[in-house]
Amino acid sequence: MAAILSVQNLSKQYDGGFQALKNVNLEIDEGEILALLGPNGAGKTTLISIICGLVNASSGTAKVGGFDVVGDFRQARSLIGLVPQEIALEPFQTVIDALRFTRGLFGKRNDPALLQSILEKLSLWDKKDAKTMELSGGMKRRVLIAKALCHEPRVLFLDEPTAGVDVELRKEMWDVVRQLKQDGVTIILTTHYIEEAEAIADRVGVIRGGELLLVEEKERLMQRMGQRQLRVELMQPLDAIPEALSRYDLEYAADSQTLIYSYEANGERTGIASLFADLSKAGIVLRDIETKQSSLEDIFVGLVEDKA
Ligand SMILES: Nc1ncnc2c1ncn2[C@@H]1O[C@H](COP(=O)(O)OP(=O)(O)OP(=O)(O)O)[C@@H](O)[C@H]1O
Repeated sequence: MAAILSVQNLSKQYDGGFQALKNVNLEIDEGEILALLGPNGAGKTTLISIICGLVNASSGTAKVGGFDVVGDFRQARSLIGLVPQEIALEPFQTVIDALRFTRGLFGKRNDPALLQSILEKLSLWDKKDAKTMELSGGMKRRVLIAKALCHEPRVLFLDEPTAGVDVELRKEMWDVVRQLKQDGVTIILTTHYIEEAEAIADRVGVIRGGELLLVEEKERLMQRMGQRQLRVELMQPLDAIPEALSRYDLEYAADSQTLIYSYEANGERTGIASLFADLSKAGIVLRDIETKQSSLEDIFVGLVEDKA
């Protein structure tokens, strides 16, 4: 599949001297959903802002659909929809006027049928004549998405689309994003919510201190870095982990009388069988067992801490 977005050796030093991006390289295929994860101040918004032409890079290039975001700004920008972090709408403007106006800004002719289909997709058609100030927070966010789509972009940036949004609304937003992907839109979203990346992303990029630490398919990342945990609840509390079990590097959670054994999820030998045999030899009686796959959150926290 062809790359719709290509970022090469991109760096940004702000005027005060702060280095917000360090030599970022990134290729995004048409039709995929990439989630950019990173702590506050990691450089996510800076990266998006450079691609959208709102901030100048100090060095490096970014191309959208083959157009350079500086040299061919108009062509590149016309392929991009941007949903900003902050809700910024004209309070007295109606929803449909907001869309018509935005489409006009991109030099596109009014297209009532297209605007209707966008509003229908976002469940906003019945609100088309409402003033934006009359809408709920969730509806306002959907208007921002509608506005970003009304010049028919091929790449959509969503900067923290669900920040401060309740769980139900967040899931509704995920459905919208999935639907957009089905329509062929490439989506890059930034998020602090790891479960958001887990739920909807095809690939995950982790950014920290201006560096893109990795970009990888979500499934592969979880498989490659994922660990499983075996949690063994004991009948009797332990004073200490017996010497005979020292090779397993077990943790002991005294409050729940649980021994915790971590192993490679995709390793050939997990060591579980010999652990059970050695537990039995040591006279330790089990009450219950449970296994748990590490989540994207565990992986992310591990990655960000490793590089700290
Ligand atoms: N105009 C600016 N001038 C100087 N420094 C800036 C400017 N804009 C951003 N920064 C700094 O660059 C760093 C990266 O900011 P950026 O907004 O890109 O991070 P982010 O990953 O989007 O963070 P958040 O998750 O909090 O939105 C931060 O330390 C920020 O203070």
